[in-house]
Amino acid sequence: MADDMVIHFASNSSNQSDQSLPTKIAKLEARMVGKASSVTSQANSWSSPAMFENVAEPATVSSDSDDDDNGVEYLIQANTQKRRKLEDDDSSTSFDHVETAADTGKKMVENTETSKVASDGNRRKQSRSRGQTNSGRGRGSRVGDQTRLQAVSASNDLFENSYKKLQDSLPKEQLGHNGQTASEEEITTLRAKIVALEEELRKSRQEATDYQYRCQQLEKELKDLKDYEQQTKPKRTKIMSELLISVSKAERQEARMKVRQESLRLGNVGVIRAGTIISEAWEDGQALKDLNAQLRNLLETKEAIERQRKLLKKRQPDKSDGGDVEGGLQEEDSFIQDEIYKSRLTSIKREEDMIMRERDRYELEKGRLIREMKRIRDEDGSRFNNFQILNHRYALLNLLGKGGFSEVYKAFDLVDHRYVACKLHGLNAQWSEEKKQSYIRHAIREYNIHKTLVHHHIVRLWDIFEIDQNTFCTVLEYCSGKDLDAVLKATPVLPEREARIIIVQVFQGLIYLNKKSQRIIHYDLKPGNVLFDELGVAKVTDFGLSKIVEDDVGSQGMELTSQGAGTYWYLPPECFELSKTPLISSRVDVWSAGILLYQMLFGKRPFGHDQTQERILREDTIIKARKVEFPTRPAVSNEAKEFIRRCLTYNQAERPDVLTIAQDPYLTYTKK
Ligand SMILES: Nc1ncnc2c1ncn2[C@@H]1O[C@H](COP(=O)(O)OP(=O)(O)OP(=O)(O)O)[C@@H](O)[C@H]1O
Repeated sequence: MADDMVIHFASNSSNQSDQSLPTKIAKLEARMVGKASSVTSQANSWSSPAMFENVAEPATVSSDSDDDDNGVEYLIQANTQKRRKLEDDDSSTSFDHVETAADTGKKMVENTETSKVASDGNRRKQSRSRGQTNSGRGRGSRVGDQTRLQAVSASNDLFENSYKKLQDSLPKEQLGHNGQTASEEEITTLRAKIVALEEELRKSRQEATDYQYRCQQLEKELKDLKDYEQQTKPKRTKIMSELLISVSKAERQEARMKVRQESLRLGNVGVIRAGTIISEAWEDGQALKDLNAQLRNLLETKEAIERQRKLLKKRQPDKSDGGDVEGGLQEEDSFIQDEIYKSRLTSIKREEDMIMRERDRYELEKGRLIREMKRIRDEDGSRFNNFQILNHRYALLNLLGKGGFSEVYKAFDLVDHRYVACKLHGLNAQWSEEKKQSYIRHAIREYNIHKTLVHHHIVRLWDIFEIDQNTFCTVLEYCSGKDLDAVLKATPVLPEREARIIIVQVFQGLIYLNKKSQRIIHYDLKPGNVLFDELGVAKVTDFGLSKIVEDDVGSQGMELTSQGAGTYWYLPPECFELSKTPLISSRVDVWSAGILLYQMLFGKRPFGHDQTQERILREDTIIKARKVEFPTRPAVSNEAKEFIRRCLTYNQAERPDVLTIAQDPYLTYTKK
């Protein structure tokens, strides 16, 4: 009710600003008189229902309807003089004051409402999140509550003042008895409202105090938790490291035991002395000896059967010797005997094939065993094998492998709580200062390129730090699966479907490298640089030889300054250009990816597969690699062959670049 009143007041003052003050006053008077007369006439016409309705209608100061205007027109004229008088008096000041007060009141009420809604909203939100946040709710809500309380009390004061002034400003004689009663009723209602608001204010204050108390409690709780966390952190880290170490130690033991067991079956490295020279040589294990013995037996049996067949042929009866029936019987016996021999030879061939397959498997297992033996030996010889914590956060666990100039350890990041791969780059103490500096420059360059790369199919580089003067460490995303090189050593030929999805992922990484504002050529794509995570997602790594393509590079490509580096089976012909400095582009990576796919599908590289790096260079193997040939087995789709042909286009100007070949249906899985 009070809200309505104030809004009416305000709307009177604003909506009718074009009406003159005397008119307003006249209307007000007319209403008052009208009410008085209606009450008076009511006494005479109790039977008139219309009259009854009029009386029952609530009297509002703001009732400005047209009907009202028409009904009281004569009163306006009758009161002209009084109006003038009022105009002269400073009662107009009173009204102005009322209007201003009402206006302010309206704003205050609107503010109050807004702040109430906001505060209610806040309260709801805060009560929802009270369990989670503690500092946020306290302050924001307290301020809201206070604003609300101030607004409510200010508006209450204003109502009272406005009505008091309105009452005082109207001459007593002008207020008819009924008008006075109505105003008093309104004041009573307003007072009741004020009481209600005051009660609300009291409750809000209580609530604010409660919130404040709760907030303080939560802040204290949070502080205690933080203190506790700080106190227990070293202990937790220690326990975590100890657990990781004991698991890693168990893994080391298991790995060594497995190697010992497999050595009995597959072979071992023995020491050979020749005079003063001591060298190592592989000694085959029992499994191979057994397979070889089986093969020898089969061979002996085969030879014996062949001998018998020859004898049988010699014993064939001479048909001219007569005795047709007897001769015929002998002939049939010989034929049957020969069939038996032939059948046995066929089964021997089958057994031989089986043993040969076993031998192939043996060779793969032997390769794996030799790699594992090497890893264990490298781990035993490493100066980082005693579970150090590097840079106060990386707990080194077991050695993953050793590269040309680095050792890669599986490690646990004690800050971010995840496994990582720590690549420890060791500068050889024997190197000249110049060579060390060049190596460091190279590594920093690699780091600066790699650290900017964030893509699902590119191994993340998290961190780099120095360990000592000759050693630094790069921290990489840990890929728990094998690398593609290890996969192909275990299974040289992959089903096309598998090979295709691997190459698609490699190209996803390459496309990313070529869509960056600073394009990058990887330059060293090979099976060892494609890693798999635990879900089998392929990721490109090792940006040691990569090149940033400068903006001003022409369509021909950029100059290759590091000629000679890289793995030659995977590099395109332009990298072997000797007459001038080669110009290269992302087409280098397209060629390398083509070789990768070929190798996955056919189990060998298309050019110089059995050759050493040195021989490839000496015999210009890649410079001569004008056309790719495909073996008849295993069967591979024409789409795959066509895609490989495009990748291995000899002339680099005709070879598609990464973004062009990315549209190939073989990579997009769309039908032509
Ligand atoms: N991020 C990684 N996650 C898991 N294993 C990794 C990671 N990076 C490298 N490795 C493994 O560590 C071993 C050594 O890697 P590294 O890159 O040093 O050797 P490389 O590529 O054989 O040598 P080079 O870098 O001299 O060519 C490899 O077996 C590789 O699979």
